[in-house]
Amino acid sequence: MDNRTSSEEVSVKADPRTESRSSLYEDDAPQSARSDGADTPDVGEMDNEHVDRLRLTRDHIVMRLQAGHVLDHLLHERVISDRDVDEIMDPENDAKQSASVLLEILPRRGARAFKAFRDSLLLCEAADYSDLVTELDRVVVGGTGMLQKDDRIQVVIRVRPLRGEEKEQEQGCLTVDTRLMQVSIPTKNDGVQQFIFNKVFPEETTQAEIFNTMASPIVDAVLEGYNGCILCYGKTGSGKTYTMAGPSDRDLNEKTEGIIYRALKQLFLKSQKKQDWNIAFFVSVLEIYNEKVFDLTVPRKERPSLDIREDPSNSLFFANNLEKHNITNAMDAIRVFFEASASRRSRATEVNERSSRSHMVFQVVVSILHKEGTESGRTGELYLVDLAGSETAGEVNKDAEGLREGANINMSLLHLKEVIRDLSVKNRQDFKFRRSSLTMLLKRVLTGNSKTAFIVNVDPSKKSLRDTRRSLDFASDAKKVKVKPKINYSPLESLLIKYLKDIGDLKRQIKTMKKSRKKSADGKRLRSAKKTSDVGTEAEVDTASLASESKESFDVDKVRELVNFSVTNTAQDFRAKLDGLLEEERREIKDEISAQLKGFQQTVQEKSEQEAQQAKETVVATDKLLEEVHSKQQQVLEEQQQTRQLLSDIKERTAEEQHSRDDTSGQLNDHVQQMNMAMEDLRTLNRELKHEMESHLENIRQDMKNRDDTTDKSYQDELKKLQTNYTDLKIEINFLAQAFKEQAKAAEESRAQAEAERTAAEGDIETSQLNHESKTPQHIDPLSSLEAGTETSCCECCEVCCTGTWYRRPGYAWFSVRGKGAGWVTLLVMFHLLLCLPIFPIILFYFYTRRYYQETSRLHPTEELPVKEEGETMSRAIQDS
Ligand SMILES: Nc1ncnc2c1ncn2[C@@H]1O[C@H](COP(=O)(O)OP(=O)(O)OP(=O)(O)O)[C@@H](O)[C@H]1O
Repeated sequence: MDNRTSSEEVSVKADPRTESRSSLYEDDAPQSARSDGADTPDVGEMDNEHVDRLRLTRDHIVMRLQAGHVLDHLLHERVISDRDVDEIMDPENDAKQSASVLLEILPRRGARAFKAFRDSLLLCEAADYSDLVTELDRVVVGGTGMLQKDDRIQVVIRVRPLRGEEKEQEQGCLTVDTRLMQVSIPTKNDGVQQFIFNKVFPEETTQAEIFNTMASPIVDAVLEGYNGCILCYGKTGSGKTYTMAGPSDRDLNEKTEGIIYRALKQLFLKSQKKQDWNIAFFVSVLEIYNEKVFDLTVPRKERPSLDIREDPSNSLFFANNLEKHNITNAMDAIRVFFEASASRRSRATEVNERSSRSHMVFQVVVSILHKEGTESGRTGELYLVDLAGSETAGEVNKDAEGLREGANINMSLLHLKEVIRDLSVKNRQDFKFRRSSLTMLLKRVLTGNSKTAFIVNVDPSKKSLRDTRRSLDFASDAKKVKVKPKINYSPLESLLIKYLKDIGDLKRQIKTMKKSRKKSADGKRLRSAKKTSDVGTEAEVDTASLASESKESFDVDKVRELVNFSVTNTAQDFRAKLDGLLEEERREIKDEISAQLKGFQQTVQEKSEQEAQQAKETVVATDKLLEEVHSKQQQVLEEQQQTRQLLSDIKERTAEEQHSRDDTSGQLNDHVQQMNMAMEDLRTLNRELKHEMESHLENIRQDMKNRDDTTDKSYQDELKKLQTNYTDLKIEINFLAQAFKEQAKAAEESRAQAEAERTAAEGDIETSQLNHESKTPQHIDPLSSLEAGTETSCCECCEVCCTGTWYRRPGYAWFSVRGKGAGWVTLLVMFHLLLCLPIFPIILFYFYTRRYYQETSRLHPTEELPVKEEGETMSRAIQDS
């Protein structure tokens, strides 16, 4: 302030209390307060948002300033100096300006200044300024991040009052300093250990105070599009559920209800005030019991455990299939929570008659969209977490189930502690979050985008001292954990914001251009004005000289008037020109802006048209695809029909072929039978011949004794003839054998052909069957059913294929009874042929001896034999066979 007056003047003029103030505090004003604030706070600078918020309550401050107590108190607390008071109470400032100056000074003095200011307001009793105090409380303590340079998890301590029996048995072991936000506990060696937190709530703190101070700002932030989390941590029986939900049902009322009820009421109440926005609420409640996740809004009997999945886009975890209930009013939301918490797992323990045996997470998702679309849409998420309490094994639960629950609770809390410890020393190790369901689900509020606050509940009794120390250690770690809250804009909205920002930039550029043009225009005007004034001066000088030179001949005033007239005219011309120029420029800028807007609108329109076109194309493509699928289905059906027809044809054909094969086999059997009979005849003949030959031989032998062989020439000739005959006979027999062979071969070929046809028919059946299988998904593989030991006929048309494959091979079929045993018949024929073969030399021998005998009988007419007839009969018999 340039026109700042001295402190004495201000004291006199502005504030009648200066006297006492000067005498009391002038000399010992604090060093920090005396300085201009550059070296004052070791705390973070207050951001504009908070200052603005405070400015809104300026009227309250004005009122207090007028009451005159505030500055006194601030001076007394040494957060401002006399110089500051002078500045604030400057006589030229009205009350509002004074308040503004004070609000500029306070942020520079840090959090202590705000605390003092708050207290100063509390000291004044004249008016209701609870709103302002709450506002200051928020600035100083909760959720605003003002106390620290970076945003960190806000940690507050709530001390539970001693209960009836505890009061009788012992004294509390905790000391709480709410001013210094400090908790002290005794150490083993009679010392005292102190912990400082963002806020400390003593035993007598009400539920409303807790909510207003530290939960309400977070709930408000959620309505702005931030994520928020309030988590209760502490040993069993320390008051976590009481803080989060309230006491048991019978004691639950407006005064005692916990954070969840109040948060829901505030959310819906404040959402009604946001009339330009469409706000939707989605509520879900889950519990983590023995490391499994359950949806508490699902009836207990049908409640499955839910999987925890990882979102690959941000490596955060979520419970899959968790139901989100769309809620339109606070009562419905409260009902959902009430019912869910009633089905949460809890039981009476040694420490707590209603001890929660699971961690509970109550989640509200708030979707916020601007009705006009002029502001960006957002999504805020609020997590309200009531953890199960840590407990010492065996002390709290003695049964097996209780011990198991306790072990799981302790284990998950241990993992949470570990994660918090790592985060407090900026050593984030993502794999550690995976160690328990609790840390997985809390990852999003511990590491990232969330305004997170921990309420650490402690039990002041002496027997809980060890657990209290552990809880305070945990709280100390937690308050060092950094979070990065930011508004969650929806993607489309972000694009819009970008466009709006671009337009803003363009507008600014145009403004700058306009300014620079104006400057140059001003320069020109000045120059021309200077010229004009020069002209004027010259004219004046000329006029004066003229007047002095010829006072008598000129009317000086008239001349001056004339000159002035001309100067004014010139200036007016110039102004008119300038106005024209400005008007032109204004028009240009206007055109430019409207062109930009048009372009933007066009882009948006084009985009929406493009999207509509794409949607249309997608619909057309889908229709086409559906049609194709339909025609394909039709085709498959037709093919199935055809296959069925083919199969029935093949079956018919196979039956016919089988029939003809049966006929052929019958014929062959007859043939074989005939051959068998012929063989039998031959065998009989052979026997007879043998018999006869033996007797003839005996005769011959007798004859031979009586004659000289060597001289008998005719005998030699006869022998030769016999030999020739024998050769002929041999040829004849060979020919017959050949005929037999060919006949057998032909029979075999016909059998082979029949078999080949049958195999081909079977192949056809198989192929059809395969086709049929490929088109009929419910077809049963016959082989597999055979392997399984069952012969299931997959369908009526493929009986053959269903009987298996191995005995359908041609070799087997040739010999098998099913194949009518053609192979056996062939073998039998061959065997008989082989049997017959040795008979031929005997027959030859017979003929030879018969010839010989004939010859001999010719030589000795007394022994004539009917050789020829017998030989003829024999060859005829062979020929017949
Ligand atoms: N601030 C308080 N004022 C009055 N009573 C309280 C307060 N805090 C807790 N209590 C009472 O103490 C008892 C234990 O509280 P609560 O059930 O909330 O503990 P808890 O930490 O949730 O225990 P657990 O982990 O076993 O579930 C309850 O009877 C509750 O009403």
